[in-house]
Amino acid sequence: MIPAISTSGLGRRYRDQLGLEGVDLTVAPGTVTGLLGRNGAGKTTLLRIVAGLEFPTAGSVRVFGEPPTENDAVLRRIVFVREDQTYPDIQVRHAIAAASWFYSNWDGALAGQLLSEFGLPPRRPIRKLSRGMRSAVGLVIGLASRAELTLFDEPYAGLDVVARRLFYDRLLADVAEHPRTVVLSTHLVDEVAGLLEHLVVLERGRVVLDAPSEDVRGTAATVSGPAVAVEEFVAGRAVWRRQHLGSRASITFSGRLDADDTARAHALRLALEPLSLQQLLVLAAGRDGEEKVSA
Ligand SMILES: Nc1ncnc2c1ncn2[C@@H]1O[C@H](COP(=O)(O)OP(=O)(O)OP(=O)(O)O)[C@@H](O)[C@H]1O
Repeated sequence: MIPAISTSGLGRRYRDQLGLEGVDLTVAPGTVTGLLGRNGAGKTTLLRIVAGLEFPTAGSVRVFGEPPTENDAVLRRIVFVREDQTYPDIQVRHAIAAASWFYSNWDGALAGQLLSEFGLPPRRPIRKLSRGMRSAVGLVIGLASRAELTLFDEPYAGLDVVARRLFYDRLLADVAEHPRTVVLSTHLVDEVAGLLEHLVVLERGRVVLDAPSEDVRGTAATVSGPAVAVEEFVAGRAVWRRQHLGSRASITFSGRLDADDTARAHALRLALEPLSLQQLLVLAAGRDGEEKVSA
């Protein structure tokens, strides 16, 4: 099967900045991948190269087996929704019409439904929309285009939590009905965790994690309670973080939990909580060169 995206030794160097380095990635068709990483990690650079908007300075990129740059056949299969999306001075309905001409899988009924759900007046000039509403125009285009490769780069600047929830729900439902490849770059990891089948984490331009989200979830937990019992519980485990407060302790450790662990924590009257994806990534990012989150 031809991957939706494949990169080999991909790099992008700016004059005095490293954008990406040695990125080897394969994104399987029909999957939803989360592209995660701290500010400046290289997420936008990677998506821009995949969308053919930027040339790599090293290595290669293929989208559906072909180089994307100046390749109209490939570019028509990609929709790229950006945070800083700018539009000419047109009305909402004109932006929607222009997208409908470009994308062969465009679904006009879905676009109409989403415009109304996001509260977007079709005749309002885009420059008169609020920031969140402008983001919503991008989301409508990103969803209704049903492009085989759908790239969302932090697409919800200014969107409130209700509108974001609506986006996640519609994305999940539509992708289930019309499978396609989605890459979503985001900082709101826990909000989208349920959507993501695969995770790619970038750090300073390099891939530090590339794994199915199922393999990452539940790989660390925090146990809290009386310090003596907590220490007894984590004996022999890889401890990531230790916090003591008086006679109580809270310790985060790596490793999956099984039924015996849960029973033991219960018997010792300890609270045992798996780390959320976001907590895992934050902790891993703060561990500078120590053991990374491993799948
Ligand atoms: N046009 C450019 N000229 C110089 N450096 C650039 C340029 N574009 C990106 N960079 C640098 O490349 C690195 C990666 O930037 P990129 O925008 O890809 O990060 P990001 O992961 O998308 O960050 P954020 O989460 O803040 O959007 C940063 O150090 C950035 O300063």
